[in-house]
Amino acid sequence: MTTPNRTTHIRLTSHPEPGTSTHRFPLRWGAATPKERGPVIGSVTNPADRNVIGAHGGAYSLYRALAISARAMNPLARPDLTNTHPTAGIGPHPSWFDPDRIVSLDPWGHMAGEVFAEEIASGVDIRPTIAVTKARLNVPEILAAMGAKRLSPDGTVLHASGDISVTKVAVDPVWHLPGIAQRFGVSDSVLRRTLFEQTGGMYPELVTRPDMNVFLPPIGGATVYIMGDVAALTDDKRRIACRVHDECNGSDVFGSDICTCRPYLMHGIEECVREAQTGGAGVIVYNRKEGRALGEVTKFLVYNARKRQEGGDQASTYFERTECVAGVQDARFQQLMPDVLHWLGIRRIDRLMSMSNMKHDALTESGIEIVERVPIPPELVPPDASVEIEAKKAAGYYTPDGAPDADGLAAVKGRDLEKF
Ligand SMILES: Nc1nc2c(ncn2[C@@H]2O[C@H](COP(=O)(O)OP(=O)(O)OP(=O)(O)O)[C@@H](O)[C@H]2O)c(=O)[nH]1
Ligand SMILES: [Zn+2]
Repeated sequence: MTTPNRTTHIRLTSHPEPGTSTHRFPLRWGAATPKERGPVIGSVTNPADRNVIGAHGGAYSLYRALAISARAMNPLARPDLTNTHPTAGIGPHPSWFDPDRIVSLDPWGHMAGEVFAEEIASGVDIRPTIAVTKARLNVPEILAAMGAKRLSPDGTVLHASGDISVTKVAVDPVWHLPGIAQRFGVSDSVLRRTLFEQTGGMYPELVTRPDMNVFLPPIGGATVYIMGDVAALTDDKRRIACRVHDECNGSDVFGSDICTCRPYLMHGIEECVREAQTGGAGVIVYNRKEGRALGEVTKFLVYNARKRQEGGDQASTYFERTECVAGVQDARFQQLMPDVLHWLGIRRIDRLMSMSNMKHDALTESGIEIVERVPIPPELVPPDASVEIEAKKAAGYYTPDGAPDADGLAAVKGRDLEKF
């Protein structure tokens, strides 16, 4: 039965249609063609067409609800996709047709307007989950690198003004639940039930619709910045530099000196530009996983706990303090992270700007070869961030110069709260 979403009747959840085994638009994850795979339909303008759990826009679906509540937006509004198509061709790549290779995004997400043009024209509300556009970046660290003659403009990748020409890609998460469960080594039913319970019962269809196995989670996605020729990403003869970075708003945007996030990110951009200038390409993947996916409130609580503990902020208790507050040291679980690189068709990274063993292992275990790991240059570690970097080295992060021993670790101290 279909209940229009504009009645006063509230439908708490849906159930599989009795007597029918096939949806009008069934999803066959990893199928050989987009038509066989089927469109991801998460819009609420026609509930009968929906073939996924959740709604488009991740957390922004809540702002859409506010806009509609405030009568600023027509709830039946549909996007006019004229001229919104990608500025660069990405795929299809073989990885798109392996149901286990990509499980956390829709590989056809940027092409939805084209590959499902007929369905859209016939009135089905299909929306892109990926957008590909172009930009110029201008950041002070790159201007400084030019001033120090580490980079020179070439007029294509890097301009005399310091502008960097990039292709940038916004990716909303689309989770194929059986594949996500497999990555985390749990059963599909346990995963669905835990997602249902831990979101306070936000998505009842996780438990009432076993026939629907794709979920649009209310979380942030990723942005990819590509320097150089996009075609280089799938050309084995051309080199790729890459930094996979997890959001740290305090450092990335505001320059807080308690961690290495912005300096490492900027070093990553510099290396990407260099690789693009010599015929390869550079890739920055920026994941919205603030505070190791524990959120900024948790992170700031942790900062206080670190600074106020007996003996002050110490590298030896760096991870412990996060676990005390959050119940876990790190909730990023990098096993979904490689998906976006597989979506781009990347098979080898020549220079990976990361010391994280978790990122490295997730990438190599997913089949991406890593030729060289590039640690953050020591001179880029900000004053209060030695606690973080030494704790990471002791915990198994990549460090060609060796990790500190217990005494060395205990000696690394951060700034006291009174000194800010
Ligand atoms: N919860 C918590 N998060 C932190 C703390 N310090 C930094 N972070 C977060 O840790 C994450 C660091 O991510 P990245 O910069 O990608 O670094 P990484 O994965 O540790 O390793 P690299 O790739 O070597 O830089 C960001 O999400 C930060 O917001 C802390 O004390 N507690
Ligand atoms: Zn940080």
